[in-house]
Amino acid sequence: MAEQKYQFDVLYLGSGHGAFNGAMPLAQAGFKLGMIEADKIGGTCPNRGCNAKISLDMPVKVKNEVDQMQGHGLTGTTTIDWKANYEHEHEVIDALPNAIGSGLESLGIELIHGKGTLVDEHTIAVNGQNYTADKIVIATGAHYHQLDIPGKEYLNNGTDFLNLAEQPDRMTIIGGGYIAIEFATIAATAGTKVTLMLHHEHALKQFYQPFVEELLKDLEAKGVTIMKNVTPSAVTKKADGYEVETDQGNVASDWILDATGRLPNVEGIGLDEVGVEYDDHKGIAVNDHLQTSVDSIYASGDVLDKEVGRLTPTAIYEGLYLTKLFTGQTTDPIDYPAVPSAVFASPRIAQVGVTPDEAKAHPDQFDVKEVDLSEDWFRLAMRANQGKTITVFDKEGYLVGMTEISSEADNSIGSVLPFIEYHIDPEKMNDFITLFPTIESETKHHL
Ligand SMILES: Cc1cc2nc3c(=O)[nH]c(=O)nc-3n(C[C@H](O)[C@H](O)[C@H](O)COP(=O)(O)OP(=O)(O)OC[C@H]3O[C@@H](n4cnc5c(N)ncnc54)[C@H](O)[C@@H]3O)c2cc1C
Ligand SMILES: NC(=O)c1ccc[n+]([C@@H]2O[C@H](COP(=O)([O-])OP(=O)(O)OC[C@H]3O[C@@H](n4cnc5c(N)ncnc54)[C@H](O)[C@@H]3O)[C@@H](O)[C@H]2O)c1
Repeated sequence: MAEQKYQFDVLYLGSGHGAFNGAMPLAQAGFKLGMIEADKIGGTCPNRGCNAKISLDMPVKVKNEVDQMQGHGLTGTTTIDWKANYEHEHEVIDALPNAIGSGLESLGIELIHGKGTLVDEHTIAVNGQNYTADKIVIATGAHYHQLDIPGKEYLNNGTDFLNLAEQPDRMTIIGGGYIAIEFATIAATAGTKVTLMLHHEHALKQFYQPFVEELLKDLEAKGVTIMKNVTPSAVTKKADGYEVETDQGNVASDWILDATGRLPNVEGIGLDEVGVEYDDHKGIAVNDHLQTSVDSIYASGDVLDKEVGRLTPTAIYEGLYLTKLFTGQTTDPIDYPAVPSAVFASPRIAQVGVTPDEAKAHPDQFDVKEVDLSEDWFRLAMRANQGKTITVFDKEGYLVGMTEISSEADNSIGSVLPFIEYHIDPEKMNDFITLFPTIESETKHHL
C-alpha cells in the first residue's frame, strides 16, 4: 500500500459494476478507498439497466411459456398488466442502491456524493472539495446517444422506458440493437402496437444473422411492424400523440424510444486538463493493464475503449483485475475469457466464443454442428421447441463456440462456458454429471 501521502489508496470515479465489485475485495485487503457517485449508487445495471430490464421481462417470459402450453395441459391465456409490472420492477430494484451502498460502507469505503472532475493525476474535485489518492480508477460508464433531429425533445431513452408507468397504445422504437429488440419484445407482448425502425437492413449485427431474422419474424408475429433501411428525420407533436417523419413516410405514435446506442462518459470530467487520452465515441484509451496515458489513472467498465462487449460481466472482470493488480496478485496483462452475450428477447439469442460465421469462413480450422431443437424431447415437454443450436469445434474436437436461438438460449450457453474456458478435453466432458432432465443435460447431450 501507498505511504499516507494521499487521503485514499484508490479513488473510484463512478460506483457501477466497473467500480464496486473490485472495490469490495480491495477494501477487504486493507486498502483505504473512496468512491464518487453523482447519481444512484450501483450505477446503470441495477438502477436503469440489466436488473430493471430483466424484472420487466420476467412476466413477458412467463406469458410466452403459458401461451406455448395452451392446449397442452394449460387453458386460459394471460395478459401483461403494464402498471403492475412497472411496480414489480421497482419493488425489485428500488432497494438496490441502499443495499450496495451499505455493503460498501460496511467495508469502510467512503462514499462521496456529487459529480467528480479530475484536477490532477492524484486529485478529484467534488462540490468544491478536493480528494486525493495514490491511484484513480475512472469508471464513469456511458450515456444514451440522442438523435439530433427536429423534435428530438419528444424522444425518450431507455431509462424513460424503464420508468414508464402507463402503457402507450402505439410505440415507435428507433434502433436495432439490444435495447431496441428487448424493449420491443416487452412492449409488444404487453399489447402495445410497436413500430421498429431499423437504420439498416439488419438488426443486432454482432449476432448470427439467420437467427436474428428468425427473431424479427417472431416480433412480426407479435404484431410489430418492422421498417428497414429507414431514416427518421423529424418528430412533430400532434393533437393525439406524435408523428415520426421518415424517408419512407410518417408514423403516428404515442411514445417514441430513441435506442440508437450509448456513448462513453468522457466529457466534463477533466480528461483533457490532466492529459488522459480518449476518443469521444470509443472511450478512454488504456494499455493492457487498464492503465491510461497518465500512470496513476486507470479505467474500468463501459467508459473503456475495448474490443469486448460493454456488458456488466466485462465491467466486473475489469474491476476485479485492477484489484489483483493493485494488491500485487498479478502483474500480467488483462486476459479476457470467452465473453458470452445474450439478447433477452422471446426467444433469446445467446452466443459465446467462435461464431458460426467465423467458423464457416475457416473450414480448415473449425467444424460446425447445427441441431434443430424441434427434435429435442425436453423442449417438447416445455412446448418450447422452436430453436436451433450451432456448436463450433476446433480440429482436435474441443468446443470453442456456441450460438443458440431458443427460449432458454441464455441458460444453454451459460452451461457450456467452463468447457470452453478450461479447454475441457472432449472425452472429459462426460466426467461432468448433470442434473436430469434439465436444459443443461440436454445441451450437453447435443454437443
Ligand atoms: C437498458 C440497459 C440494459 C442492459 N442490460 C444488460 C444485460 O442484460 N446484461 C449485461 O451484461 N449488460 C447490460 N447492460 C450494460 C450494463 O448495464 C453496463 O455494461 C454496466 O452497467 C457498466 O458498468 P460501469 O460501472 O462501467 O458503468 P455504470 O454502471 O454506468 O456506472 C457508472 C457510474 O458513474 C457515475 N458517474 C459518471 N460520471 C460521473 C462523475 N463525473 N462523477 C461521479 N459519478 C459519475 C454514473 O452516475 C454511474 O452511476 C444494459 C445497459 C442498459 C442501458
Ligand atoms: N442483453 C444485454 O446484454 C444488453 C441489453 C441492453 C443493453 N446492453 C448494452 O448497452 C449498450 C447499448 O445498447 P443499445 O441497444 O442502445 O446499442 P447498440 O449499439 O446495441 O444498438 C444501437 C442501434 O442503433 C442504431 N443506430 C445508430 N445510429 C442510428 C441512427 N442515426 N439512426 C437510426 N438508428 C441508429 C444502430 O444501427 C443499432 O442498431 C450495448 O452496447 C450493450 O452492450 C446490453
